[in-house]
Amino acid sequence: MSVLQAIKSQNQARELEDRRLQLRRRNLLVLILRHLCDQGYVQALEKLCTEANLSLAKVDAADNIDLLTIMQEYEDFYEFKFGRRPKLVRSVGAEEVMAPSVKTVLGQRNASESSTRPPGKPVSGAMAARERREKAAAGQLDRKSEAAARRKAAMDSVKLPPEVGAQRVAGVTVSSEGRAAACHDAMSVSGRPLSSTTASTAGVPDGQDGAEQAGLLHGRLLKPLPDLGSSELRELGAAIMRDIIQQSPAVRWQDVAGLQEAKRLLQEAVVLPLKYPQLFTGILAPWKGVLLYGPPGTGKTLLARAVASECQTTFFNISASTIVSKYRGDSEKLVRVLFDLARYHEPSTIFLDECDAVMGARGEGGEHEASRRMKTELLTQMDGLQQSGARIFVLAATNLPWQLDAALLRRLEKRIFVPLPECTARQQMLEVLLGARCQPAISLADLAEGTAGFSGCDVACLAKEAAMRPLRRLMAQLEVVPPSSTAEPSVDQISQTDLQAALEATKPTAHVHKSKYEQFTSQYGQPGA
Ligand SMILES: Nc1ncnc2c1ncn2[C@@H]1O[C@H](COP(=O)(O)OP(=O)(O)OP(=O)(O)O)[C@@H](O)[C@H]1O
Repeated sequence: MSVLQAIKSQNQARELEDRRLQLRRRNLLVLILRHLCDQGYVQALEKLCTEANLSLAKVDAADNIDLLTIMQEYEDFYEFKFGRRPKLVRSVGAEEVMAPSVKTVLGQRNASESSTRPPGKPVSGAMAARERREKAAAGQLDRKSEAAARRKAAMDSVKLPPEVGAQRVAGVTVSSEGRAAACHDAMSVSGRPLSSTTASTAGVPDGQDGAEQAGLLHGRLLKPLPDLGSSELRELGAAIMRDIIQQSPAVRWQDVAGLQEAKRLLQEAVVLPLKYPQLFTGILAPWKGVLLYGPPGTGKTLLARAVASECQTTFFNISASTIVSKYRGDSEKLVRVLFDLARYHEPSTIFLDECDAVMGARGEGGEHEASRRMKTELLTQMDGLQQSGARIFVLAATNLPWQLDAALLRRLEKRIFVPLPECTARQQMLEVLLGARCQPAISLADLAEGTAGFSGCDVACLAKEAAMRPLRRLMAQLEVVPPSSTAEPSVDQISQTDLQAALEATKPTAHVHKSKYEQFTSQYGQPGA
């Protein structure tokens, strides 16, 4: 073969390879569009259509193909070949997030291009890919920058022309208009199948990456906002979606000092029925509503956060202000949408913090009609939970349980008193907060004994005050030290005098209403110490 012919056939091979690459990228985008549509991510779908200049009305995935099937087949193939499930995603450090890496790659590429490419000539995705392959072959790119460059190339490919044709291309075919439109219809709250994978149902791959993968699955993969009917309800739904805790709050049971009985009861009421549903049937059907009550700052919210971390349910963190202030006239609708969304995202936990603010006794003090309607709606919705098998659990918290509407109390079947911490719990908190900062000879047991009547929050304030004192001394020193001094500033350890002074400066805040709590507990409650 002549030299010219060789060059020509090399060129043709390269062009063919570039065309295949472009097609593969386009097909991938179409499969992503189809996936977004099937899963109901309407906003993302619209944005990607615009950005990639593609439309499912013109080109769609072939009937027998979708991303989930491809993933599954790849996993099966990988397992068959290598004897273990593939690792598909990894956690990403803060410094590695998408935006900066894209910027960096852009910067690097622009710099390298400017030396080899005529000014003003745009780079094609294929050229960039070729350059990358060449560099990678020459060992110039390490694994990370290659991954970052791949992400950048993916961004480049978004600009590809649609190249819509009537012919079938691998996995992608021209669609009927109806299929794209159908996805919108499929999204009613009641009608939509619960198809998206949730953190709690996704399997964790075996092998040494299992722990990392489990960590990645910790955040909950939320389904998109369903079609709630009107734009007004959609707005309310969007407001509630903002109150869903998506990342696990990472509070473990052992982070809550003391309160063994409260923890046991909550595990029994919420965590175990979700883990072992087959055991909690009939007379053992799980509680639908639990009330945590007790003095302020004793760890009720902390317990709720531990439940959220432990259960992996969709956790609606609803405070009184969410329901009342923003939507005064709409609170009743908001409550309905809240329970609709909880059903849609089940298993769900609805945490109503400061529930006395929204569920005080009805008809007292010239109550507004809208507030009455909202309370009635909440009660109706909770009744619905008792009757349905929906895996929705209402966790309410209050400092003033005696002010709650009697009908709500009845629906919150389990009422757990969260008392002031005992001496051992106070000591445990002090050890965690101050242990490493105190002089070695100091006994925190003595300090714990001196804090009788403190709530957990008071103990935290005391610890902060004690820790501040050495810092204040250091600040005072820094003010007088001349700038030329080479002495290394350091914070002293906390002394007994610091602890004593902090104790004197911190007053307990939670000792009020002691007799009322006792009375309420003897009438309705269950001690949770
Ligand atoms: N049992 C506990 N163990 C560890 N920390 C606690 C405990 N109780 C309270 N705290 C500390 O006090 C802070 C406030 O607690 P939390 O918000 O849970 O109290 P609360 O009972 O919900 O108060 P309120 O009724 O006023 O809303 C917590 O962030 C934590 O630092």
